[in-house]
Amino acid sequence: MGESSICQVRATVMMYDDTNKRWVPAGSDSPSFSRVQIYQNSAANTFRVVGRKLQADQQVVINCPIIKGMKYNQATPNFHQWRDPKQVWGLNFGSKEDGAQFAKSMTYALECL
Ligand SMILES: CC(=O)N[C@@H](Cc1ccccc1Cl)C(=O)N1CC[C@@H]2C=C[C@H]3CC[C@@H](C(=O)N4CC[C@@H]5C=C[C@H]6CC[C@@H](C(=O)O)N6C(=O)[C@H]54)N3C(=O)[C@H]21
Repeated sequence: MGESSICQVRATVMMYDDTNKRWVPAGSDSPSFSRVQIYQNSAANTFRVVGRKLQADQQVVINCPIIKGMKYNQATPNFHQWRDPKQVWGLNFGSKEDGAQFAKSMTYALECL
């Protein structure tokens, strides 16, 4: 049994550049929307966040495991963020509804781990 997607939203994926103290779009320099999904591998009880640019190239801009005990911060209804060992990720959602849906699935994943 492979992985299945438990949610799919539209968001601009960002990373915090600690050196220059600013948010930068993940992938290329143009902030643009990606399709962001949470995949669940039931057999292994693991989850990850995968985001691909909506543009033709479908560049993968985030492929980040969801770590047990991770703190998920809903800074605003449209902007949520979390830390992984190396960096801070931010999702700027296309709508508050997308934000709410993603937060619901992320919370579910964190409860399963
Ligand atoms: C203890 C801890 O790690 N704390 C973290 C948060 C956290 C807490 C608990 C668990 C995990 C995490 Cl991650 C932390 O404080 N960090 C993480 C890095 C982030 C950087 C900058 C400052 C600037 C102010 C704030 C910010 O980012 N904020 C405000 C809403 C605002 C909304 C949209 C995004 C969109 C791009 C940028 C913008 O508007 O141009 N932007 C914003 O400007 C967005 N902040 C933060 O938020 C900072």
